[in-house]
Amino acid sequence: MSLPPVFGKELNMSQQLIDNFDRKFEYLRLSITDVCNFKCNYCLPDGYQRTHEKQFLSKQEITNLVNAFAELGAKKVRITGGEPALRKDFPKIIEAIATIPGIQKVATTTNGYNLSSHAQAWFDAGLDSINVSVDSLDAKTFHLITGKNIFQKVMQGVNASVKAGFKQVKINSVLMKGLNDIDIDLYINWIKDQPIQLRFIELMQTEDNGEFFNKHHLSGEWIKQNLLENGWTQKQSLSHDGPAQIFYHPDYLGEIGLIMPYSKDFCKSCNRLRVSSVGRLHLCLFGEEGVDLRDLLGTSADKEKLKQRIVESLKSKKVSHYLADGESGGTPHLASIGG
Ligand SMILES: Nc1nc2c(ncn2[C@@H]2O[C@H](COP(=O)(O)OP(=O)(O)OP(=O)(O)O)[C@@H](O)[C@H]2O)c(=O)[nH]1
Ligand SMILES: C[S@@+](CC[C@H](N)C(=O)[O-])C[C@H]1O[C@@H](n2cnc3c(N)ncnc32)[C@H](O)[C@@H]1O
Ligand code: SF4
Ligand code: SF4
Repeated sequence: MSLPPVFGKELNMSQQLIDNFDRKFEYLRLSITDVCNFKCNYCLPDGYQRTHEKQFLSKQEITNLVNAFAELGAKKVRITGGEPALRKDFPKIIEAIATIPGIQKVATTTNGYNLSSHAQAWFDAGLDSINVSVDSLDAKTFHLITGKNIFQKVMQGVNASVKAGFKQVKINSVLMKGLNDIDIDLYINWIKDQPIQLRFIELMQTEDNGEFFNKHHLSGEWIKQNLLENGWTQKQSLSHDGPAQIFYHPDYLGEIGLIMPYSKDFCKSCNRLRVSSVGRLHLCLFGEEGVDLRDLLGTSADKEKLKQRIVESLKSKKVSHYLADGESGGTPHLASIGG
């Protein structure tokens, strides 16, 4: 006996991305490769190590995956890596995701190595916003942190992105004691007349960077106090915004974001899920091996099964990452899962 249509509809309505703690997941972070051409000292200090041959998700698999997420209520997709721009079919992937019904925002996070020559093409392909990692505004320190002597080129990429027409260009800087902490004033002065959102990210401990973390971790709390004392005001965030607390100031064209994963209640507003470049669903940046989705990505005929597996998996999402207790839970570095 087939179910009456109205029953079927109600069943679909109940398929939403909500976990046991009433958190809603409208933001998908999708890694399309774990390969990277930089050697950031907090992430891949020895560069990318190819351990075995990997087949990254194809454009068709990505389309099937994002379609299922969109039907479950996802509105925003951030394409990450490794370095996502290393994939030759990156513009095609942007285009495929941008045309999926329900997806309102396609974003990416990049190290900016080829941004100066590609920003316009990505914008034209349907990319809405772009986050560029610039860990120092001093060329020498940039080289020291990333292993790449291309600070000027990355900054040309940032300018090209503003020119290309992106509504939002954000800069990520992982704040590190004794490395780039002296750049803070330089950064803040820079956004006085630049329409850029500058985000200071607290260094996170992963499986591989324990010693580095102990030496360089710096809390963002004192920057927050400093901003509030100097006329900056905190903004309200939207349901599919990232984890940054955003501040604005009447005298500055740019904004400042603080990402403080060690702050109290950081995970309370968790609104994102991750899928790795080989198709594993990760419920958290830290602490689990992921659920394999790949067997259901080859054909759109498996969409309902795929949605069911995602919704079922979400039931086991934990309330927090327990990062403050030193739990880095098997994540070797953030390039492995896309940050
Ligand atoms: N602990 C933790 N860190 C996160 C999470 N989401 C993003 N980050 C970190 O925040 C930093 C910036 O991430 P981005 O890739 O720029 O993304 P985002 O901050 O979500 O970006 P917007 O969507 O533009 O706000 C990176 O270091 C990420 O690893 C999260 O869910 N948990
Ligand atoms: C993993 S990278 C991937 C995208 C791209 N390769 C890039 O660097 O922008 C995404 C973001 O995670 C940040 N990140 C990487 N490792 C981190 C760590 N241990 N703590 C905090 N942020 C980290 C990077 O600075 C970057 O802004
Ligand atoms: S932070 Fe990004 S650019 Fe730097 S090594 Fe990791 S993946 Fe590569
Ligand atoms: S650490 Fe895990 S639970 Fe916390 S905000 Fe990030 S993904 Fe969500």
